[in-house]
Amino acid sequence: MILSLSGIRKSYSTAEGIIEILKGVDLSVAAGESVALTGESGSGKSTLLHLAGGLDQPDAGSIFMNGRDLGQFGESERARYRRSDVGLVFQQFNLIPSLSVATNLSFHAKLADRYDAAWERQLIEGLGLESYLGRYPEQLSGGQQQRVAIGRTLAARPPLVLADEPTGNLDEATGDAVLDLMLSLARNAGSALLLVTHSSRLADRLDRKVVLHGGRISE
Ligand SMILES: Nc1ncnc2c1ncn2[C@@H]1O[C@H](COP(=O)(O)OP(=O)(O)OP(=O)(O)O)[C@@H](O)[C@H]1O
Repeated sequence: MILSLSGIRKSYSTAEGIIEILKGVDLSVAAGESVALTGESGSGKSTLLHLAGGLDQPDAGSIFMNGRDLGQFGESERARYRRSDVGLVFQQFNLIPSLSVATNLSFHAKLADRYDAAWERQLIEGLGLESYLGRYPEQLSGGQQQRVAIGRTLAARPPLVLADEPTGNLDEATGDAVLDLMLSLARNAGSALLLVTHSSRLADRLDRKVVLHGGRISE
């Protein structure tokens, strides 16, 4: 298994007191496998993705990535993990404003030493970004920025892609193209994909669908 979560618990303290969101989540994803994570709003899907991405830590339970225990990582290992093992496609695009679309696209791939010009070209075409390469992020619409952010993550061919509603701002055809590219990465580079979606149409295209309900995962 490339990603194994077991017994994950996570609570938040709010004005109303402590709320327990994850109550013992077990979930494993194999290399090359694509898994749809579904569940009602507020069930904790984004929380789970943040934990798997090393952006936050669980109150209890363990997260293993490629046999390594994230709980044992120090700050620099955690930063390296976020930079090269995992690709995050979240709602905040985090494009670098001072860099052109073309430079943003290749940035992570070069940083991770996994730049592949042919794959980048395929992403640019698949995401319809040919005419925007010389622009800067602020000169793009929300959906265009989202496509660049997706391209940048996939260009780096991370072993694990974590995507939170990656097609949220996109029209259906573009959303389908995004999923095609993610599935092609899974097939060709063996990347694992854990994707949060409310769309059963998208979920049906993945290998497996799991539901987060009552703080636990059911198949
Ligand atoms: N930092 C935080 N502090 C307090 N509560 C939080 C925090 N982050 C999330 N929550 C709460 O935890 C719960 C789970 O949130 P999360 O964003 O993980 O849900 P989700 O399943 O991704 O929802 P959606 O489908 O609406 O995006 C929600 O009730 C939310 O209000």
